[in-house]
Amino acid sequence: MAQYTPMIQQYLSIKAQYPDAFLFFRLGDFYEMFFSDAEKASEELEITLTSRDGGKERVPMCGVPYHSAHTYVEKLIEKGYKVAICEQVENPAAAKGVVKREVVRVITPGTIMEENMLVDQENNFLVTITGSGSTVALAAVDLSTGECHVTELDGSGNFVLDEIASYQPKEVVLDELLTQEKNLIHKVQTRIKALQTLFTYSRSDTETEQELASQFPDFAQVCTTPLLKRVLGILVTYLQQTQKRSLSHLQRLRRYDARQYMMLDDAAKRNLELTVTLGEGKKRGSLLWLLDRTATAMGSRLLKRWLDKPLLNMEKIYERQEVVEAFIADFLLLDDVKDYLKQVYDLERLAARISFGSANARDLNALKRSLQVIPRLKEKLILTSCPRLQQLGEEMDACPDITELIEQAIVDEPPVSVKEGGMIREGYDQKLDEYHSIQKDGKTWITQLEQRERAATGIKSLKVGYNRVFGYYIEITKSNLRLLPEGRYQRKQTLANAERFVTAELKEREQLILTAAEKSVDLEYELFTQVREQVSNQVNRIQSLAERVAELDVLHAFAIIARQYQYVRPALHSGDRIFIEAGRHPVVEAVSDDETFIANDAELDATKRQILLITGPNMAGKSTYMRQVALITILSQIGSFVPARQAEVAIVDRIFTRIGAADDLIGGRSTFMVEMAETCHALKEATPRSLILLDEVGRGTSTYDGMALAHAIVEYIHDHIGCKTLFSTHYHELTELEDKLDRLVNIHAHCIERNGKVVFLHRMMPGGADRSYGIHVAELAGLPQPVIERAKELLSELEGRLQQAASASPGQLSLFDWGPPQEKVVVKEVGLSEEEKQALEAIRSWDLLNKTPFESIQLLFELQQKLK
Ligand SMILES: Nc1ncnc2c1ncn2[C@@H]1O[C@H](COP(=O)(O)OP(=O)(O)OP(=O)(O)O)[C@@H](O)[C@H]1O
Repeated sequence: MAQYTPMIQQYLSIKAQYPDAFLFFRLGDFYEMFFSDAEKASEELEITLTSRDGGKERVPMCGVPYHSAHTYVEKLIEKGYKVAICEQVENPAAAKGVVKREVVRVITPGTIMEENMLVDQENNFLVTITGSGSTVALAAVDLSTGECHVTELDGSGNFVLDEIASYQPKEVVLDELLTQEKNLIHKVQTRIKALQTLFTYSRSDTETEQELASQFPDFAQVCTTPLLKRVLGILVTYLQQTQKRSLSHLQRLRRYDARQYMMLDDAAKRNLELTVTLGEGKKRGSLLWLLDRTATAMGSRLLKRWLDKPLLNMEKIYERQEVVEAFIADFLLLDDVKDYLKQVYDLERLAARISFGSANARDLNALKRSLQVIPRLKEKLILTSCPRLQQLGEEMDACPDITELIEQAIVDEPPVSVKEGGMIREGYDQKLDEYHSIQKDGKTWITQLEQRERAATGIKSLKVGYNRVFGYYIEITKSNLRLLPEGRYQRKQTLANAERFVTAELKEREQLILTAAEKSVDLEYELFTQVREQVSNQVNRIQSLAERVAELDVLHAFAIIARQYQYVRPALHSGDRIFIEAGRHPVVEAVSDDETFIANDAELDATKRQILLITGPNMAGKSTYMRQVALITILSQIGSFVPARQAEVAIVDRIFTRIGAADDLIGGRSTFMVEMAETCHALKEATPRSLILLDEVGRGTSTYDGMALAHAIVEYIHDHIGCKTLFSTHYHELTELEDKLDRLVNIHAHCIERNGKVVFLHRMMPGGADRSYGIHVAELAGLPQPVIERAKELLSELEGRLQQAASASPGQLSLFDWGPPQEKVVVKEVGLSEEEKQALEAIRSWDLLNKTPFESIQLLFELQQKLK
């Protein structure tokens, strides 16, 4: 039976090792793909699918040229695929007929290093997870910066998902052992939108420990549990298998203890628009966008991480505030530091490229220029009176040895390519200088030769030139050919108007010059890689300098914002009171052109003002107010100053939100389902030290369901959780709750009516709002007049009916006397379909006594969906 050709057999055996990657199989000047890879690639990359003779049969094939392969790889990576690059590793062994090939690197979305594939200054995290029972360990790495974190988390609830999501990973690697944790795997697969790989990890504990100890100096102190070791082992093994090159810049290992940070789940980050806006998902308009006045790339990345993880530790927050205050107090210091920071390049990415061996001479110069700034920056910081600034200054290592080495070795303006010479400074290496002088002398000799030949022949237009094919030549125009002496000139090339010649003397000199040029290029490359290697051995010093610069940069940015918008230093404490005097929403304030933002106070505590029930018409500023309280809390806990006249902030451990109508179109959940899921999450996970924002919960369903839900939720938070809560509602009837619940206080967004039109004052006042101005807002929004008129008619009709009902049966109107009917509900089972009977069974099996009202309604809703 016919077999595949040896080349196709080789392809198949390599492909079998990389089943989940596109195999780019190098054949001459092309990377070829075969079989299903070829079919899929031709679709994804819109390239022609052909076939080739594979021996046994014709096999589908498509290819991309070697020189433009990177653009195709980029496209595939962007779409979330992996690409295995398979190269020829030896010269063709003609006798055997098969060239040896092997995979030299697997490029995956989470492990890319190439500048052009990375999104600007953003982190490019790869996350690995493992776990057993209720504990899950997570390791995250950004290979382009060498940043590596590990953490161990409570596997119940959504903590793990929130933690994974907080990295916005490009790729997630799941330990195969986790397949037993079906629920978790399912959640990760449905919620985390990143390439996911199940990984089989087979190293023994001892092997893992040895491997990791040699990779990370702090390994033993950081990874103290078997799960942490395993998760890091998986990470490093996966990187080794994909990169197949040095991971020497991966030395910084941090352990995150989730309990040290405020927990902000996905919904809270999204609803508060911390890093992107709700509507368009853009950075512009988010809190990050406002705060990001950082001057360096690593500062910008760190700011994002700080926003993701506000602190709980007051001392650390205090330390950051001290720095911000020192900057605000000293305008000159603020300015000087800004000037220095602006001159510092992305040290983290430079360090990574240097140790990966992909840095060029320009990168080394960028490093040198950054390091040259550090001594002056250090001096400034050490001279301040702020202890943390002094410490940062003292800890900054300007790496003078590295600066000196690069200064001595690399010229000021080297070329991009490292293979064409022109990088190494004169005086750095004697041999190289010799080659250069031969080349230089050669050039002088050529000029002299030109003059000599002109004199000897009397041809003034005679010139000596050079091209790659013939080397040096003497060019003489056709009209002057008759003046040439016999024999000495050897013809080389004929042009339209001239002839080109060489002489024995010229050939001999050419040999000398070209050999020196070739040798000098090789030697330069060798010298350059030696310098790069030496710098690469010091990469951990560059990385720790980068960390300090990043911290300084973020705190400096906080000071810039605080000065620009007159923020104040909040007083943090471990009590339970949040008091904000004349607080503002940082982003809304910054984007309003006419400086008309109306400041509002906020006061919450555990004894009298635990829940603020906020009423008021649409557009009156309720959501803005709620968000501003949460944002001021977050700003306080990341160490920033806050937009207020004065602020006292109790440390908050978690923030939960339910704001706005965020339909989960992709996940296929309705507004109401999203609303319920987010509220449910808050009710389950909040502690007495949390802050909950609920904006018009119940809006997604019918009026009475919605109101009942809202009521039940407020009551539950009041009686069972006890955490500070801002609850906005358009059910004015809920204001009656103030009489029933001791720690609930009504406030309202004040509006006035002028000439039949509503005027929003955006001012929060005590007490409940007396009526909804919804119809007026609709009018403002441009609804047709007949619709508005009809709505007004209906409204007054409704109001009339309610009044009638109230007088007819006093005391029975309150909408809060809802609840389960006293008499048992008898369900007629006759005539029910099989499905309906099953549903009834399901309802009977629910343990409703141990569920929150909200969970019960969610169950009903799910059941209703199933029955549809
Ligand atoms: N304190 C304020 N000062 C100035 N403008 C404000 C203030 N608060 C809110 N606004 C502006 O008023 C508009 C409506 O605000 P917001 O969305 O908070 O109202 P809302 O009461 O929550 O409305 P809805 O019930 O329709 O969601 C926004 O465009 C916002 O920019």
